Amino acid sequence: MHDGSGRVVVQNLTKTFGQVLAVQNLSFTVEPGSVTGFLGPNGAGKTTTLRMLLGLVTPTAGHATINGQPFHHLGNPARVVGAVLEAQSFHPQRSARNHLRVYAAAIGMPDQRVEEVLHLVGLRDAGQRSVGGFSMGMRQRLALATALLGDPQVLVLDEPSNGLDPEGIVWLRTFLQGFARQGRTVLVSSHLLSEVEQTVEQVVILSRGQAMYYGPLDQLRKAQQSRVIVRPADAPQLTAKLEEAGHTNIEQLPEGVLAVAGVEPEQVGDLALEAGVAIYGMHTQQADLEQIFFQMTSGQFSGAQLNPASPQFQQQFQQQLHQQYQQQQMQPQYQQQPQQPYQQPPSGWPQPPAQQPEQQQWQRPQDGGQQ
Ligand SMILES: Nc1ncnc2c1ncn2[C@@H]1O[C@H](COP(=O)(O)OP(=O)(O)OP(=O)(O)O)[C@@H](O)[C@H]1O
Repeated sequence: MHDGSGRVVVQNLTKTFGQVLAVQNLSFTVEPGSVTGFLGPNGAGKTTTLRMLLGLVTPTAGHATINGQPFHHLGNPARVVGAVLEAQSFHPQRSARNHLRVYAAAIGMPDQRVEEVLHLVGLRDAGQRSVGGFSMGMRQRLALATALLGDPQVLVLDEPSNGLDPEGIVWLRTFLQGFARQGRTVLVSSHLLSEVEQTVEQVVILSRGQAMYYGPLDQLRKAQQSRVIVRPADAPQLTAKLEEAGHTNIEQLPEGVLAVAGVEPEQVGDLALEAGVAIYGMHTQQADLEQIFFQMTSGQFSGAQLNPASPQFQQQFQQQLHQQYQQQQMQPQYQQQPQQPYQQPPSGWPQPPAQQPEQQQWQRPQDGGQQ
């Protein structure tokens, strides 16, 4: 029997499809009581991992358990875990209520539970309507209602925000947080951190089948950092003045530009004035959470799991900022008027990595894919 803990454990999970290494030695634990985001760009291996967790795909190596048991050993799994993996197909002529009644009967739940879940997902008034006329968002709600029929302890949702309007997204967020606050477990995948940023407390960030980060979202937030980019008339003189004032985290950028970390722009301005050094331009360069996410999932860290507080992460992060600055310098828009004081370089951070060629070509088989 399962241990009733509500814990989801993924241990050394690996899945290959022919030559494609979809998931590589992946390990993480999802605890009850909070919403965990399972994040990664398209093709990172999220769906494959969730399908292995739910017993739909056989792992090449490793294992995944819910309540201490593999999915197949859960007894009546719908009473333990509710899952929505992709936009589900519903019989178009059947009403939402009848659809739910069929599933409720299959897992031994009374019709009363159907009314409860219709209410929970906000579909009570639409219960009599044929599903064929449902919007994408209503179908998502119905899929969620189906997953909730067994009053499960664990919810696993693959990209549940797809098709939801902004109001639906806020509703889903409130629902999932409330569900987790009851001491239940929620694992929700997304390829956009911004989409789930306000919903999740823990994150597992996946890139090319490997965990890049696994822990509290707050810890990632703390890794946000800014630095002052300044273009002085005399870089060595300003550097000396800054160092004298204890600001030693200074990087020399091309064309006499300095990047100074751990300092406010006002301090740089005051010190420049004291040193008698003219300033031709200054701005603050800041990384937000989404940029950190893009950086982690761009594949450049060759799969190492990095702690944002670690020196390697910080070092690579600084390199990224440096490269970004150089790219900005090369944009004609900025080069045309480089001497104007306080001109902001064009904003624009590294964009999400382009899809890998094999991901663009590959179409998920409807049925009978290589498993
Ligand atoms: N049945 C399959 N047969 C062959 N390759 C597969 C199969 N399922 C997944 N893959 C490959 O495994 C890799 C991971 O795919 P997966 O669908 O798990 O990623 P994902 O993170 O869920 O992406 P998305 O956000 O696009 O759904 C991809 O390279 C994909 O092409």
